[in-house]
Amino acid sequence: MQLFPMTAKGIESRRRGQVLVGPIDLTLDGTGACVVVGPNGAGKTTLLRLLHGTARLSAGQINWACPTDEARHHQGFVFQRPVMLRRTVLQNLIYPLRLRGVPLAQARDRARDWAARVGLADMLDRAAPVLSGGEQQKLALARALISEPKVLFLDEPCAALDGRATREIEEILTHAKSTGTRLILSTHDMGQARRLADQVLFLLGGRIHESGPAETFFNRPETPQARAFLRGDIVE
Ligand SMILES: Nc1ncnc2c1ncn2[C@@H]1O[C@H](COP(=O)(O)OP(=O)(O)OP(=O)(O)O)[C@@H](O)[C@H]1O
Repeated sequence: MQLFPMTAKGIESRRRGQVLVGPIDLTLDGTGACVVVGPNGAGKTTLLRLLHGTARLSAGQINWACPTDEARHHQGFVFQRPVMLRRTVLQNLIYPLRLRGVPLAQARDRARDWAARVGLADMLDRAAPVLSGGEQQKLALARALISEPKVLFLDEPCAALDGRATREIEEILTHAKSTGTRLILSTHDMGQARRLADQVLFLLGGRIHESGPAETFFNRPETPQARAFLRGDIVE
């Protein structure tokens, strides 16, 4: 199943007649990590939700290379604050596989394998809500990746985590990227953006202000606003 290229044309999100995001035109191919950056309120979360299909388009259209329902089936989303089932780590990992009809024994094996990959092998029987923030986020990532999505959206996945947990999450993401999962991720952490990004979308006021290869954006930003943002100045 081929999801990419994905093309967004004139997409907008409006509330009470006010444009929050857009109009945005965007084409994404199928490899690497696209990192969405920009100041608070620039529209990062809203853009991710529009692309993922969990926020309603007020205008425009999004076309995947396959029927939209099929594309949705191959997508995952990881939130800033993980949403856990109030069950064990193992049950949290088994759940998405069972929803997809994977037989229980096979689902258990894959769940154990993924728990080990993210360093939660010793916590399989622990209740997910009592895990630390970093452990919960690793579980959320494993739960998203266990279904082998072709594209994974992540909204500030490390915002509440310390350096070590962030590094562990980034290692998992780098590995997912290398095995062909397309990442579309928002972050406030410019260090993280530099470490992970292949492409950058710089949002300002709900629009794409600058976009392109990460190397170009970080080393030769084109606009004064992007230069100011990278310096850490306040940009509105
Ligand atoms: N449900 C909503 N109702 C009204 N306005 C909203 C709603 N959701 C978002 N907005 C507004 O849309 C704009 C974009 O918000 P969004 O959360 O997408 O930005 P962001 O770049 O993710 O911000 P942050 O970095 O602070 O998380 C903001 O001005 C926000 O106040």
